[in-house]
Amino acid sequence: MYKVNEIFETIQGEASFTGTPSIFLRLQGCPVGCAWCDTKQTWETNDTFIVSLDNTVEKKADSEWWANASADEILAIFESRGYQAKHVVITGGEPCMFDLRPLCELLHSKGYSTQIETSGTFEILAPAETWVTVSPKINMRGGYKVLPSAMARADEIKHPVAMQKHIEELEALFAQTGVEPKLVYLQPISQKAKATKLAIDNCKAKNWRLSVQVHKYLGIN
Ligand SMILES: C[S@@+](CC[C@H](N)C(=O)[O-])C[C@H]1O[C@@H](n2cnc3c(N)ncnc32)[C@H](O)[C@@H]1O
Ligand SMILES: Nc1nc2[nH]cc(C(=O)O)c2c(=O)[nH]1
Ligand code: SF4
Ligand SMILES: [Mg+2]
Repeated sequence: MYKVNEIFETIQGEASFTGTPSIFLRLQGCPVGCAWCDTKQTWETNDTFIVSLDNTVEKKADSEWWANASADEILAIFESRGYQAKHVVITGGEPCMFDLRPLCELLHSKGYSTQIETSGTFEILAPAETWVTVSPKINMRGGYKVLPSAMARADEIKHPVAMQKHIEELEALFAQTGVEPKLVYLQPISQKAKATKLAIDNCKAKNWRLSVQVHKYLGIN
């Protein structure tokens, strides 16, 4: 069973798939503890907030409500809602706390492509065809470490930045893990002007890419 915080259809707003119509599946639970996390409502898995899966679909506002659901039940929601997107983004919370293989395999068999958004602090259990976005979390409150296996599996790296220190930490992680990824995105934390300038300057200096959270500029989910 998967713990589902929300399901919604939108446009992917971050990194390589920006602009792609996507079904988002946001899973519940994350112990990593990023101070600037924009989805803190997903951190806890408190039984008090359990609802039916239907109540997690196209939520009007962020909430701690979540539902237990099987892969089949999740697929059934995509079909009954008449979603047209064929790309599914599995995010959270920390989706790699779950074995994502049964879910991704089912979705692939139905013609969907899949993408995971992960902090890289849990083993990535997903099929080879799944696009993996690792947003490595370094020195966060929860004390979790980025796994070298996650860095090696990443199809792209997407690093939220607000200070030069964040870029130095990323480069130290590349050196430690021996992984020099081909696709590196810097993503300004919370659309702050200073963070955006920092990201642009470093993208130019290092020939990395910029990822702004397009959905936040558009005011959509
Ligand atoms: C909310 S996380 C969920 C998936 C997973 N736990 C992770 O961290 O990758 C989804 C993405 O949003 C990024 N993110 C979270 N809060 C942000 C913020 N305030 N500004 C920019 N990016 C943020 C994360 O780094 C990650 O790339
Ligand atoms: N439109 C849109 N794109 C996104 N890309 C990553 C997201 C996330 O929260 O993981 C996200 C999100 O919440 N909305
Ligand atoms: S790892 Fe992801 S979900 Fe967890 S606190 Fe950090 S940004 Fe938020
Ligand atoms: Mg988001």
